[in-house]
Amino acid sequence: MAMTPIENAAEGLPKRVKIVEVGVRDGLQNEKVQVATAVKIALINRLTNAGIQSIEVGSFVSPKWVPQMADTAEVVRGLPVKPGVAYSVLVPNMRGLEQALETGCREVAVFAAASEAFSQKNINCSIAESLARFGPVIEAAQKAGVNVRGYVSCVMNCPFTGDVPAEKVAEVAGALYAMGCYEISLGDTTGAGGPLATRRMIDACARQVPVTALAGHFHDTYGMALANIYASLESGVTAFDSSVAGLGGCPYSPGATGNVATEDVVYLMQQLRIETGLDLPLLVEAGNYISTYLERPANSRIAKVLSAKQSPTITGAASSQAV
Ligand SMILES: CC(C)(COP(=O)([O-])OP(=O)([O-])OC[C@H]1O[C@@H](n2cnc3c(N)ncnc32)[C@H](O)[C@@H]1OP(=O)([O-])[O-])[C@@H](O)C(=O)NCCC(=O)NCCSC(=O)C[C@@](C)(O)CC(=O)[O-]
Repeated sequence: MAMTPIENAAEGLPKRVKIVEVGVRDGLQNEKVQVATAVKIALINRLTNAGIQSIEVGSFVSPKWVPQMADTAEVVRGLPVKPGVAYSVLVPNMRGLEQALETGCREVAVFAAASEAFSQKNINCSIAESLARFGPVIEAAQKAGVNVRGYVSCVMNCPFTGDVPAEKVAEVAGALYAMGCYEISLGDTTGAGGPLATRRMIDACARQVPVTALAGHFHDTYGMALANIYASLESGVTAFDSSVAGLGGCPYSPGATGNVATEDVVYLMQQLRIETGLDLPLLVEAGNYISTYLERPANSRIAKVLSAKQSPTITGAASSQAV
C-alpha cells in the first residue's frame, strides 16, 4: 500500500498556529538560581529575533512566594519596543496589575486553577475567591487598554488530589472568558494527562469558550506533551504555550518538569506543514544560550540531535573514538 504523502499529513488541521513562549516566566520561576536580569533580557531578545511574537517575561507576584520573578519590573523596563511583539506578565491580584501598569505592560495574565487544593497552594485562596478577585483586575486592565489572558491550571490532574473533571475545567475557563480574558490557556500542570483526556477536556472547554480562544499549555513530565498538542490540533486549538530548551516546572507542583520545548513544538509543526513564523536554528541558539548560563544541556530533542551531530565522535573528526 502506498505511503500517505507528508503534504497531506496536516489535512483537517489548522494551517497556522500561535506559539506563546513562557520559558522566561514559567521556566525560570522554577530555577534554584536567580537568573541575572540582563540574561533574561538577552534571552527575550534572542527569542523575539527568532520570530516569537507572544512572550511572557515575568510575574508581579509576592517575591516571598516566587523570588525568581522579583526583578520583573527591571526586565520589563529593559525590553525594546518591537513591532508586533506582545510582552506579557502574570498578575495574581490588583497589586500585581498596578505594578504591571506602572511599568508600561500592555498585556497581563490572571491565573486560576480547576483544583481547589492547587488554588490554595498556588495563590492562597479558593477557586471562587480567585475568580472574584480577578473580576475587578480584568475590568481595570481593560479600562487601561491592556489585554488579559487567563490560565487554568490542573486541567487533567492535580499534584495533590489526582484526576480533575473536564467539566470543572470548562466551568473555570468559561468564567474567565466571560469576565473578558481574550484567550484561555489550559495548563496540564503535572504533565500527567494523555491525548484522550486532552481531547475530552478541550471538547468540554470548547462548549464554554470558542475553540479559537483556547490555548494548550503542556508540561512534558511523562513525555506526553507533543501527543497532547496533536490531540488539541485535532480538536481545533491553534495556540500553544512552550518553553525554549524545555525550561521549567511549577514551584507548587512537586516533581513536574518543564513545559514542552518550543524547538520540539516547532519541529512538530514543520512536519505537519503548519506555519509558526519561527526560525528553528535561532530558537536552538536561544535555548543553548540560557542552558549554557544554567550550566546544563538544552532540554529539547532538537538541541540534543544537533549537539550529537556536532559531536566529534559522530562527525568523524575524532574517528578513533567513533564506534
Ligand atoms: C497571590 C499571592 C500574592 C497571595 O498571597 P497572600 O499571602 O495570600 O497575599 P496577601 O495579600 O496576604 O499578601 C501577603 C504579602 O504578599 C505581598 N503581595 C501581595 N500581592 C503581591 C503582588 N502582586 N506583588 C508583590 N507582593 C505582593 C503583600 O504585600 C504581603 O507582603 P508582606 O506584608 O508580607 O511583606 C501569593 O500567593 C503569590 O504571590 N503566589 C505566587 C503564585 C505564583 O506565582 N505561582 C506560579 C505561577 S502559576 C503557574 O506557574 C501555573 C501556570 C500559569 O504556568 C499554568 C500551569 O502550568 O499550571
